[in-house]
Amino acid sequence: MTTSGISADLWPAPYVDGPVDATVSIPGSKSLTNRYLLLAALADGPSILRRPLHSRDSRLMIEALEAFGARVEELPGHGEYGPDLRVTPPTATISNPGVVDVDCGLAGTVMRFVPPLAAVLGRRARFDGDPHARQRPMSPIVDALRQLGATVDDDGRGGLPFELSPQPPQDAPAQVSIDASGSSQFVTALLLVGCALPGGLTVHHVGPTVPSPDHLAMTLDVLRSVGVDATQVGASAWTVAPGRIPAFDTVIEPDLSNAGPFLAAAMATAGTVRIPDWPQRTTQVGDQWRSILTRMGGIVSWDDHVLTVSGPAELLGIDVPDSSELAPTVAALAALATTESRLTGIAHLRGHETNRLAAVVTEIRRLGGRAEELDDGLAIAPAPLHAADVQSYDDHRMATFGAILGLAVPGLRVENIATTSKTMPDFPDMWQQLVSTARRA
Ligand SMILES: O=C(O)C1=C[C@@H](OP(=O)(O)O)[C@@H](O)[C@H](O)C1
Ligand SMILES: C=C(OP(=O)(O)O)C(=O)O
Repeated sequence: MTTSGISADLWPAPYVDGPVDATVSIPGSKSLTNRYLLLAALADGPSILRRPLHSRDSRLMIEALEAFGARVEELPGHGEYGPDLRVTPPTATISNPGVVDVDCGLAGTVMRFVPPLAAVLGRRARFDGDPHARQRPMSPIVDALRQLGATVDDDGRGGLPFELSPQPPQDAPAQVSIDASGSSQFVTALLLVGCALPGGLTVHHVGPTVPSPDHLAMTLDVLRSVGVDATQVGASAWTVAPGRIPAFDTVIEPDLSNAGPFLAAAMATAGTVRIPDWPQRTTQVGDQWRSILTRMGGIVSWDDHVLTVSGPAELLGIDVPDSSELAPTVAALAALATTESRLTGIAHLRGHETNRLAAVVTEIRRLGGRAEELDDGLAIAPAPLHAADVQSYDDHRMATFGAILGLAVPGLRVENIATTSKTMPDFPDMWQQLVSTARRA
């Protein structure tokens, strides 16, 4: 840090004055990788994950599973994005199980998904993470664990750090009721382990709308793909039947949310970006890029599993009702657009890796742009931007937000670009390769 409080770790974001023209292979989905890793630890034999994500969030999940006695091995011979994985679940009886320490980093999928896993495995565990992880909402998980009979010692914080002492799973009730308006991950976390409870589990949500509906659809889809009977029952309840998970072998889709910054580069430079292996059918929220970028003026096509986006001469603003984790990327494009944008239904982004609504507004204004926080989102208006040092707040999506804007704003620098390792460790190199394809205008 400098005396001004601004980190000296500043990455000069590449500026281009012509269209990019690139094909970019995107590493595996964080949300799919961490769901399948966790389910593999509950399966009744070794499972294989092909083309999984290798990043900080997936490593934290793997380390947590290993701490509970699972074995995670890299298979020999690997493709562009690292080795496939074989996950052998923990054996049912562990002699002398001690208290396990779980580092959640800043990963929502680890801090929300792993405590219920510990509960169904009957393992005592202490959970903590990065400094900001202690600010992220957790109380519905703590609440649900208590409803399942566990003791949670959190000194009344309702969040990290805490120590969990589970009850034998056979005594657990088959219903829990929580307020999941702060994160869809609260519901997902409980559904993922529900089949391991003797009566299965029904999760009732009581409160305002649950955000990120695509991620909930993904949870049901993933559970069904490994043979678990999982359904939504009514507007605010989901149920998972009890049963075993047979060992599985699955291919992880590329992370379509992480495709966002590269597609945004096509949009920002009137260039073309192609993403191979784009699934024909998916529950990933990133599939919304097709409609979002079309409405912003792009030309989007899908052919033989390649998504191609060509950016427009004039980038249009947009209204998006539930952009979930896509919001920082949409916001970067909105700051370059010629008309106003409104991103709504994302109040819960205040509880993400950082308060993303405040961060986006602060950073757009730092660049001379116009943005304001709404009760449930962001309003962004056209304005000329100038160079500045964009802060990332240890948030991978704020770092890529800065990189996108840097394409159009000469001299922009991004603080702590390395924070992209949360879900995309090779981001800086991938970005350099992308910009090297730009033709001079
Ligand atoms: O279940 C998941 O994998 C996720 C759910 C969403 O969480 P929220 O519902 O908290 O937005 C999303 O933003 C996050 O990046 C990943
Ligand atoms: C919100 C996000 O992550 P997490 O899984 O940590 O909640 C994200 O990746 O945008």
